Amino acid sequence: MARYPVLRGLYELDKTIGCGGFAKVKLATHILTGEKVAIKIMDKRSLGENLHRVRVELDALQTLSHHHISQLYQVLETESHFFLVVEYCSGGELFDHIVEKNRLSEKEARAAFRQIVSAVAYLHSLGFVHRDLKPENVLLDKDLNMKLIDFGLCAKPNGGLKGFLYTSCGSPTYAAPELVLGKKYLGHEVDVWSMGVLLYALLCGFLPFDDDKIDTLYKKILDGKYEEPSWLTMESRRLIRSMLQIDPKKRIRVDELLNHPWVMRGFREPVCVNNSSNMKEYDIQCVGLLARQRNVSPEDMWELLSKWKYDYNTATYFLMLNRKRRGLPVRLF
Ligand SMILES: CN(C)C[C@H]1CC[C@H](N2C(=O)N(C)Cc3cnc4ccc(-c5cc(Cl)c(O)c(Cl)c5)nc4c32)CC1
Repeated sequence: MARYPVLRGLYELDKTIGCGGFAKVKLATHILTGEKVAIKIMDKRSLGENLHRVRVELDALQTLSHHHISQLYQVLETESHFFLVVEYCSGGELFDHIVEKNRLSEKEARAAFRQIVSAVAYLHSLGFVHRDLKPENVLLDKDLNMKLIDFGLCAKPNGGLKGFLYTSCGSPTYAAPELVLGKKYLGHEVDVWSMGVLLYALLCGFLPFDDDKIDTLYKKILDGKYEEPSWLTMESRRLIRSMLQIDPKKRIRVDELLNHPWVMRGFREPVCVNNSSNMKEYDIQCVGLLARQRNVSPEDMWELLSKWKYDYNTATYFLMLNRKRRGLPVRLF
């Protein structure tokens, strides 16, 4: 694995855990902490016009810090490659989780859906829209927490959430009618539609709109008609209908989802938006440990760290904080 000299001494590369589009994702170990990470490797030569998507994803990931979003630890760039070191999700894809269980109970679906709504609401609160929400882009960590990934298609419409978007993108199966029609659309409204498709998949185990032929699929989406299996409760049907509204103006908004009766059932609190995991705070133990490792004073270490350059120091600090929050001993090798 010495193919990437820039990683030598920092990460030990393991197997490839997935490929997609213009990226390869490899499992790796962060040497100083021994923690597992995922490294998304992109060959600049094969990026072509996707290069701007890498910038978009980088801009998003460097701003985002949330318990249900795969955390960015480090960015490395050589003349031929980009490397994004991100939080590893050992529980695999939500999609596979649904398939193996056939479908989730309303209780399980609610727990998963609340975490996804929390991540999307947080994303929107910072002016981002994901635009490619689908079960394949929701992974699980070892504690079966949801982790949103792949911000290559996300957008930060100028003029914030009022700003219209025009690029038709994302996977057709989860695409909202207005996106399919190629009309101008509001990003957060298409994210709500995709979350509706996701919730349907969680509760039913199959997709509301599906067809091998793309134009038949589009017709089904524009028609907005889908099957409501007998096991769906009336409340589930109502929520899904409010999300899969063809007219984006009639579609439920994310802030209405946060305390929707179906989302609240069995919970005392609405979905919290800013459960940002706030990794960028001072932790005396971690700063001290890293300072000793680097043979500098804690003050100088914090001076360095708080520039959040997403270099090896940032990665080490975030991973130490991660371990501490999981109640594990914080140590450096
Ligand atoms: C189908 N996609 C276009 C790519 C696919 C690549 C493998 C990946 N994966 C998997 O498919 N497992 C099954 C294992 C796995 C484990 N941990 C991961 C942690 C992070 C990511 C990740 C992937 C991408 Cl493309 C990102 O932009 C970010 Cl921010 C994060 N992918 C992971 C990942 C899922 C997506």
